[in-house]
Amino acid sequence: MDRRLRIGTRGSPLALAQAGMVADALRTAHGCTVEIVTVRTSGDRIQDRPLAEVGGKALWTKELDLALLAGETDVSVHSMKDVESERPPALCVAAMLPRADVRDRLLGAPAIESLDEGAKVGTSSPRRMAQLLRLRPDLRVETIRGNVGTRMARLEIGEFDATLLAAAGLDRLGLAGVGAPIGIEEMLPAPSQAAVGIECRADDAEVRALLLAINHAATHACVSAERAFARAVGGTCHSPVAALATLRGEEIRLEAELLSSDGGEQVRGETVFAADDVAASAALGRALLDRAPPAVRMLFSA
Ligand SMILES: NCc1[nH]cc(CCC(=O)O)c1CC(=O)O
Repeated sequence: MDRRLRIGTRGSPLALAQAGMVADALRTAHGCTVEIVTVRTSGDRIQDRPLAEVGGKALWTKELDLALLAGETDVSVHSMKDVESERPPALCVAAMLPRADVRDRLLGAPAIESLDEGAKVGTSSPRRMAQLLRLRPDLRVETIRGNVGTRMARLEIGEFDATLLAAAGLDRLGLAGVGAPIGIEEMLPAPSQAAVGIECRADDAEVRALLLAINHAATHACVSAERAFARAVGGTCHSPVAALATLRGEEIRLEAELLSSDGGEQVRGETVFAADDVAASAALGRALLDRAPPAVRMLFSA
């Protein structure tokens, strides 16, 4: 096939690795020519402040969306975790790659229990911060920004005693041996963690068909359930939320957790439903909000 596909991606090492995986999948499936187009997003540009403080939506996606809508690219590749749960209706996530290891890994100590009393842990994720403090209220959790490589360098020079990073990102960067995996009973991952999504224009039937051929349906179903849950609870980048869906046969099991910022309050629940039941994830979201203590509910906007 002599079709040429332009893949829009952020320029971080992880984003480029993931775009490369998508390029390989498209070449293998369709024999098409693939071109990688690097797009700088607001999230890449603003490095000196915690993103939760910058506010605004679509920090990692807006410039990629504009390039796609303008026809400068044919698809955008995203870490689905960084993609807001409400998307422009003119775009559609037509495919996802097979999900990688969904766990977080701890760098700097072999386990959360073995961190020294009062150890300084760097993370910029409200979920990781709340979950860590829930397990270890003595820890000093501080904001750290930057991509995976930057964070590892800052740990190396002793700015922090430990940090948490997604196993998926480390593995995709060739850092498979780095860090100790944290079980999902201890830290449930972020909605969409470890999933790479490929988005195109909703009215581009030709590209949609090409993407459908490389879609990993189980990943798409599970990540879509987690995103429906996240949409239902609302919230912002300040809201500590975790959700993990797994598919067994025709059924999805969705486990989810909402926390207060300091981890002092938490609500956790799960539901099992037929994979084609599109309303079940939102129902779990509403149920958790109903039972959430005020310090949790105030962080969500549904
Ligand atoms: N927020 C940044 C981000 N977005 C996606 C990943 C890793 C890969 C993934 O979870 O899909 C990371 C880094 C991290 O959380 O360690």
